[in-house]
Amino acid sequence: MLNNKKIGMIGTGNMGNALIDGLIRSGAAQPENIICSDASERQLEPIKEKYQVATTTNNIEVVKAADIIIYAIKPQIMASVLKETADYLDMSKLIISIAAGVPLAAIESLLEKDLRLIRVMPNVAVAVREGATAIAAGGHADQDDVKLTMAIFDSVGKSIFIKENYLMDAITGLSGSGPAYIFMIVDALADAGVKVGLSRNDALVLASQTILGAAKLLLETGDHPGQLKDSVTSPGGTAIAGLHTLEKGGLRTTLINAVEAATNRSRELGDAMIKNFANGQTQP
Ligand SMILES: NC(=O)C1=CN([C@@H]2O[C@H](COP(=O)(O)OP(=O)(O)OC[C@H]3O[C@@H](n4cnc5c(N)ncnc54)[C@H](O)[C@@H]3O)[C@@H](O)[C@H]2O)C=CC1
Ligand SMILES: O=C(O)[C@@H]1CCC=N1
Repeated sequence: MLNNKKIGMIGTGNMGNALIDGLIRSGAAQPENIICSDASERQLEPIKEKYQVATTTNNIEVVKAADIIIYAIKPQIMASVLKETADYLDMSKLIISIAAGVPLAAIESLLEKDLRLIRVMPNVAVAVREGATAIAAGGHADQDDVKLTMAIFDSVGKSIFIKENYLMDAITGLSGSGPAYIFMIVDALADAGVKVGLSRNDALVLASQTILGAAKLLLETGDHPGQLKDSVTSPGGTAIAGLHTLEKGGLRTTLINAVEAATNRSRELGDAMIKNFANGQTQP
C-alpha cells in the first residue's frame, strides 16, 4: 500500500521514534523512504544511526520531500510548526496529526486552505507493533487517504476508523493514555510480588507476562472479560479473595474516573487550541 511513498516525521520523541521503529521493523516502509526532523540534534542522532533514515532539524525540508507527513510534536507547539510549514502543504500531500486534543477543525482554521488532513490517536505500543490506534478523516481526505493511514498504523498494531467529532478525546483518554495506566498497575503488582516474598525481577516478569497473557486471551478468544475472569476464580479460592479486595478498593470506579479525567483533559486541550488557532495565536 505504501509502496515508495516518502514518509516525513516531524518530531522524533516517544511517538515519532516508536513509529519509525515500527514502520521499519514491520517492513511497511524502507529507511530510504523516511525523512524525519526534530528541533534537537540529540534526538535525531540515535535515530539516524539505528535506522539509517534521513534526518534534519529543518521541518520544511521534511514537508517538501514527503508525500505523507506525520506531525508527532506536542500539542502545545502544533500551531507554530503548522504555521512554519504551511506554505509547503497542499493537496498533493497527506497530512497526519497525532497530537492529543488537537481537533481537525483547529488545524483547518489555522491553515485556512483545503488539505488532506487525518487525525490519529495511536499509543506508545506502536514501538513493539502492538499499537491501538484510532483514525478520523478531515473534509478533504478521501477513502484512499484513510486506507493509507490505516496501512501505516496497522503495520504497528491495530487501527480503527471513527467519526472524529466527539470520540477522539475519549480514545485519547482510553487507549492513547491507557499504556500509562497499565504500567502503573504492573508496577503495583510487582511491588505486591515483592511484598509477598518474590525478587523484584521475578515479580516484574510475572506481572508483565500476566498482563500480556490476559490481553492475548481476550483478543484471541473474543470472550467477555467477565467470562474470562470467572474462569480464573475457583470457588473459595485465591483469585476471588483478591478480586473482593479490588472491589472494596474501588478499582473499577478509579479506572473509569481515570479515563474520564484524561478524556476531559483532551477536550480542554482541544478547546484551547480551537480558540488560539482561530485567533492565529500560535504560541502556547
Ligand atoms: N507519548 C504517548 O504515549 C503519545 C503521544 N501522543 C502525541 O504525540 C505527540 C508527541 O508526543 P511524544 O512523542 O510523547 O512527545 P515527545 O516530547 O517525546 O516528542 C516530541 C518531539 O518533538 C521535538 N520538537 C520540539 N519542538 C519541535 C519543533 N519545533 N520541530 C520539530 N520537532 C520539535 C522534541 O525535541 C521531541 O523530540 C504529542 O502531540 C502527543 O500528544 C499521542 C499518543 C500517545
Ligand atoms: O499524555 C499525553 O498527553 C499523551 C497523549 C496520549 C498519551 N500521551
